[in-house]
Amino acid sequence: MKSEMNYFTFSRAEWATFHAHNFASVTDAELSSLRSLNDEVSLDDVKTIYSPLRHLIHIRYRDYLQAEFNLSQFLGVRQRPHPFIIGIAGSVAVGKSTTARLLQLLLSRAYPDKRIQLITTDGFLYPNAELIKRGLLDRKGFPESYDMNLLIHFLNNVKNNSGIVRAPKYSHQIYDVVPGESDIIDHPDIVIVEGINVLQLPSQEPIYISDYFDFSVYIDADPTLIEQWYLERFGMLLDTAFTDPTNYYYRYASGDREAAFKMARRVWRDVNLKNLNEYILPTKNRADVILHKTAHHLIDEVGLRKF
Ligand SMILES: Nc1ncnc2c1ncn2[C@@H]1O[C@H](COP(=O)(O)OP(=O)(O)O)[C@@H](O)[C@H]1O
Ligand SMILES: CC(C)(COP(=O)(O)O)[C@@H](O)C(=O)NCCC(=O)O
Repeated sequence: MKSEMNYFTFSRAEWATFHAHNFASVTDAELSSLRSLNDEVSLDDVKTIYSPLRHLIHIRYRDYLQAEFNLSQFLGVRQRPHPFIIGIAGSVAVGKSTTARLLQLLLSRAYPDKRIQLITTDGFLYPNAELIKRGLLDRKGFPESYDMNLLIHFLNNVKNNSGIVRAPKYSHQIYDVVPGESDIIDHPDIVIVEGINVLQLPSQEPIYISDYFDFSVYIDADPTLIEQWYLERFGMLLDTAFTDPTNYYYRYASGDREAAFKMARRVWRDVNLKNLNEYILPTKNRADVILHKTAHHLIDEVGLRKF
């Protein structure tokens, strides 16, 4: 274990020892059902990395519920606890949504009676038409491309347990917010929110979105690797776009593949890498846990914030 500033850093092998002895570990049956739902994550990672992470979240969640109970005793009121909100941050294409889906599944297994919901902040991007109007289409993903006011109000409604709350939806296939569609958040116990901006400080709003998070994870990797994952995902999006003219990638899929990849490399360099260096990476040291990935998405180190 290394101790640096406000973090402990553990090797993969050290972190693996933190699974709970009395906390249901992941069974083989669970692992095989995970595999069918999420081919990409190695089963070894589930045991070595995510099981201890689930244990840590369990401890934090238990403390959170106790603190909520203590406050309601102090106030002399009985209230339904506010949901526990987990934020997952990191670069475009680092694997946030994959990790978020896996965590949702693992937590659902750990707490079968709890409602665990997942949303992504992509839906809070301004629609392309609005980005064009504001001259921001080349800044998609940068802080000014999100409707932060809407995101803060959404988080506030979720945290205050104010009934059914709707989150706008984004689609990578149409490369835009989906008109008229939303995800429904309905009295959750735990909400996982993933997005490049979950740990960012606001430019104008009086409240930080990170104020709504009770636990946060930052996924970290060398930008050269993330570019490779971005291009691999781009390739997959091209492969599935061939037959669908409504797909944003259709014109790239039906044109010269090399030219399409040239364009994707340029977008990575001029948009997503820039965003990573200027706005996303500086938020890393606010996370409770930093998962550091190497080649093939293997997590080699875990950072744990000390205080
Ligand atoms: N643990 C993993 N193992 C293998 N591939 C992964 C893993 N996590 C993510 N990927 C792949 O990397 C790419 C980016 O992942 P994604 O979850 O879409 O990233 P993000 O949500 O951060 O943009 C996708 O093609 C995804 O399939
Ligand atoms: C919608 C996004 C900002 C969010 O990224 P995600 O974390 O979902 O990969 C990103 O995928 C994006 O579209 N960036 C703009 C540049 C581009 O890649 O086309």
